[in-house]
Amino acid sequence: MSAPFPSDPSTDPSLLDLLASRPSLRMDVRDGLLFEGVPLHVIAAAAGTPCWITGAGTLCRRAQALKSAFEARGLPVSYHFAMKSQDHQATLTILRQCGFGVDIVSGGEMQRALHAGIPSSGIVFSGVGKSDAELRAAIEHDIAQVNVESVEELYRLDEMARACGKVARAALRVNPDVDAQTHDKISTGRAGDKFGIEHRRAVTLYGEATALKNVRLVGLAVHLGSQMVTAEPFREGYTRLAEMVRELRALGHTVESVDCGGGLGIRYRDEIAPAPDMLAGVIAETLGNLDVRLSIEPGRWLSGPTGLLLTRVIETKAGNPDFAVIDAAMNDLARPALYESWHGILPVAPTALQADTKPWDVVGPVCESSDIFARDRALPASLNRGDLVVLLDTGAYGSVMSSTYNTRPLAAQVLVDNGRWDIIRQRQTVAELIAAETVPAWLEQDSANPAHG
Ligand SMILES: Cc1ncc(COP(=O)(O)O)c(C=O)c1O
Ligand SMILES: N[C@@H](CCCC[NH3+])C(=O)O
Repeated sequence: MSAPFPSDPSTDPSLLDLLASRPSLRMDVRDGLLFEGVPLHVIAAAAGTPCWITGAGTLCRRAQALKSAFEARGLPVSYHFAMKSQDHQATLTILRQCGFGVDIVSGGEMQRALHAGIPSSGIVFSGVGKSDAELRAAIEHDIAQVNVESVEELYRLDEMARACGKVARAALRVNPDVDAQTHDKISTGRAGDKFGIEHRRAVTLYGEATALKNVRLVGLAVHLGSQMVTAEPFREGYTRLAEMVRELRALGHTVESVDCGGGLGIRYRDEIAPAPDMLAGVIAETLGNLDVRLSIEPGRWLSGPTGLLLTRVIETKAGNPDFAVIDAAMNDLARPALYESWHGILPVAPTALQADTKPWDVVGPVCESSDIFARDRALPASLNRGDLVVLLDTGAYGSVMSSTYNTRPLAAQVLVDNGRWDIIRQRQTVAELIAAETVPAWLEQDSANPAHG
């Protein structure tokens, strides 16, 4: 995954290189940093900070580029966006318009997807713990496929489908025991990871499942991990699946489809990020001639580079190190605290990129030492209270992982598109947080109050 900090800051990309490698960003001599043609200072003035910004044009272009890579190889693939990475209605609407379905992991995501007009035939349900209510909803909505992650879940799905008088389509999610060569916390396909069914067991289970009356097994699914930047683990995982398809067919079973999961990584810092063509190539090479319906579930590759987190410096604190305390925190963007992930940071002011730099520790206001976004990051020496800075590549696993820790309401969200923009989620208020809570009346009554013995 992206290099953790403390990384060697002398190998960080320069501010100019960061800007040059993000085509949706432009520095204007008068307006400062623009995203898809919209000055960020204008958004900050209207929406406040911290604020998530999604680039609609960027998202569309990436969706098209992904599809083109597969079309160029003549590979018919269905696309299911992993909406856990970014689940706003506007994002889902854009991707629906681009011909994408979704990969979901909860009943909540199913509701969101249906609300955004994604047809149930475009919904695939993954996840290691699906509740009865969630499975029932999936069956009742007749979604495309449930990716079953255990023997127990398969039998429960059959029972629940029988109770609903339906036949559920399902695939077995295989754990192929492949190391995705990514961060430990986002690797999902190794033996011992909680995900999927051990591949030998999956072969026998596939046979047993033919006896089930209310589940129709359509094929296999796999997801190896996230932020994968090399081809080898994909090749290893898909080769294993191809072997399984051949073995199952040799045993007389029908295998109609293979769901290849997500995982394609992006460049945060200096990773050599693979193009979708790499993924299309590996899938073509390993699974392309099996005559199966193929699908993929990309999340981060689509949504990551389409998002920014706009934030303002609350305070600079001189010392050793010098701290820039910004108004975004780990409750907004949890990735650095969770995975020590590296995100580019750019100043927004018009002349900021020409200014002399010095090392800053960029931190949030939350009361945890892990609330830190960067150590020794070269940013303008003149950085000051009130200045805007923007954290890059925060579109995936950014806003969706926010919490309200320290009673910090969820930040506003904005959509930009080729010069136009709108607020697409109002900033949450403290009043809304408090309004969702109740204090039992008995707590105020002296006799029943535990504090009064
Ligand atoms: C089952 C499944 N599919 C797809 C994804 C999307 O992964 P990524 O965002 O790395 O493409 C995930 C998350 O890692 C997942 O768990
Ligand atoms: N939350 C992780 C990705 C998890 C992928 C989910 N299967 C990240 O921010 O990198």
